[in-house]
Amino acid sequence: MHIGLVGLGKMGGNMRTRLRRGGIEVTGFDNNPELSDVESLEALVAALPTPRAVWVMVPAGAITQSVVDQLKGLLSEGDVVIDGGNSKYTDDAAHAASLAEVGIGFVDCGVSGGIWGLDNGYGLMCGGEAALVERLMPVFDALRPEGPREEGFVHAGAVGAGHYAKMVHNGIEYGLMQSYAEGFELLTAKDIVTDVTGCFKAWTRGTVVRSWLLDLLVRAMEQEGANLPHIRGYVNDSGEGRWTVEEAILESVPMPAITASLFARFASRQDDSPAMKAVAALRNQFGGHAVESFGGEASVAEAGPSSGTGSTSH
Ligand SMILES: O=C(O)[C@H](O)[C@@H](O)[C@H](O)[C@H](O)COP(=O)(O)O
Repeated sequence: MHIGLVGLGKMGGNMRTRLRRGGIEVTGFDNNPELSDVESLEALVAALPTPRAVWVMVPAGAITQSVVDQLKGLLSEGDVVIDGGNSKYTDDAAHAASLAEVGIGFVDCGVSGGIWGLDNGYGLMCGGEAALVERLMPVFDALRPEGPREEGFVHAGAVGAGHYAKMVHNGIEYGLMQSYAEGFELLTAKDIVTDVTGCFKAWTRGTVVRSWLLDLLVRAMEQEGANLPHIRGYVNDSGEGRWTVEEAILESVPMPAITASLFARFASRQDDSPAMKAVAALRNQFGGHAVESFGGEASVAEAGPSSGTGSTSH
């Protein structure tokens, strides 16, 4: 089988390598000529046998939209486009409908595995028509981990189901990471615990909380030092966690752990919390409790109402 691959960054570049290792012929296009096999999207399409299959592996949102729009003008009836990026599942129906106007099929595929996927294989979650998914199976088989197909691949349902599954996967990822992180902070805070890395490492075999994320946390602590001294506690997010929480609200599904883990990331980006300023100010107002001012000094507000209750803490 021969496919086109658009986007040869951290994910797409490694996927090209893994596909080739798995016996799939790949023509890749990237805006960076040093990575690209061909000089344009037109040349990529011209290099492919019909019916063509083009895997799009570019950032979600406007860039994916632009590539899908260009492919709509370049491909023909019977061809198929696969979106393997971290797209929002609601984009999929729009892409499928637009491509269907000219007879082009569409499959969405959530891809997990990060930079390790090259050697470990990628976890794949796809959505779309069964006949298209079946046609692409050699590609999925080359990308997924070795072993039983159902342990690294799912045809989750209709168009959008693949990215929906990937969204939930990433919501779980947020919650798991946050949970390990809070345990890390508590162990680090307690002076009777002198080997925090050792605790985490001891959990990697046999325990209830063993996992690949735990292995990676131990790896980070061994590389960076037990307290991760060179890493700032500032965490971005690229959308999947927000979409999971939005869906939880839409479907009235309680998701306290995942929601809290998303909000913890927002908090990580604040040097000083406006909300906590308000809490400190209120404690000070009603109870005369000291507030910290910039510079670190504690101060107590003027006593309150003339009735004289201001000096009493409640
Ligand atoms: O399953 C995976 O391989 C990861 O989830 C991958 O998709 C990526 O690292 C996340 O998109 C990061 O997401 P955040 O930026 O939202 O943490």
